Amino acid sequence: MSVLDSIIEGVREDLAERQARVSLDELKALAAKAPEAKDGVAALKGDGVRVICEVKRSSPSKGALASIADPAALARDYAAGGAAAISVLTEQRRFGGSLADLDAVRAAVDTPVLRKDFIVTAYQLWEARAHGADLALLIVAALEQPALVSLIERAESIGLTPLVEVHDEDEIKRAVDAGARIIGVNARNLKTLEVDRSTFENVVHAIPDGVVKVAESGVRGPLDVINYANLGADAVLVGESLVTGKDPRAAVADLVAAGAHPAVRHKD
Ligand SMILES: O=C(O)c1ccccc1NCC(=O)[C@H](O)[C@H](O)COP(=O)(O)O
Repeated sequence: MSVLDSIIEGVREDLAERQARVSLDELKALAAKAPEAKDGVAALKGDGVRVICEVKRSSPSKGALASIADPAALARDYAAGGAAAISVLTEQRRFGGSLADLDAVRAAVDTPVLRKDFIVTAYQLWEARAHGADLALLIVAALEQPALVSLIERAESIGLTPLVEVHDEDEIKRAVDAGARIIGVNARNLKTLEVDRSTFENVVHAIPDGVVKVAESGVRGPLDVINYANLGADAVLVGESLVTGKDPRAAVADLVAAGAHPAVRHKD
């Protein structure tokens, strides 16, 4: 079984538990009371490169990264540093996240919030909206095409902007066919967990103009942001280097400044 399959197996078990506790109707009622969702495309598109900052305690590839006792404080630091969006990993078993983290971050900042999880059912999209997320991650490799199409449609219909994650050109084609408006190229191979920063460069030509392009994983600092900018990225998604650094606010500000630097490619 691949790492991705085993993560999803655990996600489905945890999901069944939550579904037994909270009905879909209850989630829909909570979603109706949540603050109106912010436009994820508008948040990530513009001149220069936007920075999505992740609340990430641990990972299958690295184990424990940071305890993050106060995710709200971290989110405030990210926002103060200029984050365009904040990604909250809500998967519990491998990443140490939760919906409580999403609640805490949502309450702390006005910045758009991404629910980063292994979403395989519409129930999880309703959860994301009920807990105040504006965007939700959908991983092409985790979904058959009909499920991908239906989850993108459902996300959009309830106000969530889907960030559709891919690893190669075949997955880009599936994401585009399914109607993705934001495509994230993950440099981390979800089978081997190895990070290959050339992935974005190798596949970005297959993403049509007009689709927001996000480079995910392995961003170590401003130089990586400048490289991705020059390859056509609209945004980068950064976790580990921010949660393991000493000063997340300053680190985000450095990435944001690199993404806005006049030397980086400016879009028409
Ligand atoms: O981070 C992992 O080890 C991982 C393993 C399996 C599936 C997903 C995984 N990470 C999720 C992500 O995509 C990253 O958290 C995100 O892109 C930030 O990456 P990084 O800056 O390298 O922490």
